[in-house]
Amino acid sequence: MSIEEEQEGKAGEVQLIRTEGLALVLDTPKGRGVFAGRDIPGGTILEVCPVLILDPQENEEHVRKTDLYNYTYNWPLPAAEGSKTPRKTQAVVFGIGSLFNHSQRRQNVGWMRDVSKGVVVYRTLQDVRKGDELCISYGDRLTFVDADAKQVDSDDEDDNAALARIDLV
Ligand SMILES: C[S@@+](CC[C@H](N)C(=O)[O-])C[C@H]1O[C@@H](n2cnc3c(N)ncnc32)[C@H](O)[C@@H]1O
Repeated sequence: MSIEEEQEGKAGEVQLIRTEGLALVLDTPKGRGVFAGRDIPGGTILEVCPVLILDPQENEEHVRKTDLYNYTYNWPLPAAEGSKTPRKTQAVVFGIGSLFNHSQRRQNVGWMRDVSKGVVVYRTLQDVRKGDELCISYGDRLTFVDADAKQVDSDDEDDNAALARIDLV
């Protein structure tokens, strides 16, 4: 049985998967972070995480004012009765889904919402080596200073990148 079939499960059920060999490192420059404790092939499901979908008003009035907001994901809601405009709220993701840090250039984990089942599925985008941090992308509107940014400036800029920047001026 393939992992997709396994994940389907019976009607009214979601199979919860967590791959082995993940570690939570407590003191990275980004706070805690999820690391690979073994080599993990690309395409591996790391975890299927159930979510708690927040009431939009509760989210705006309460959660947005707390640190929990830094852990929530955008979540689509169906249009209200009599309207065609889809709505949005935030969802709390249980499990390691809430602990992946952001990396724009070293993103090695992709995530997919399954709205009908109320889960997010995390999968490696490429082969990952033991000791690598597992990172997703939060997009480009960050609410914190990206700890990778300094490192990118100093060690990742090659001649081509420098030339590209000069062209843009
Ligand atoms: C979903 S939490 C990730 C887990 C978090 N590191 C922890 O210890 O609970 C998101 C928070 O992690 C931190 N973070 C994630 N990616 C980061 C990055 N690239 N640079 C700096 N801080 C980051 C920020 O404080 C952000 O608000």
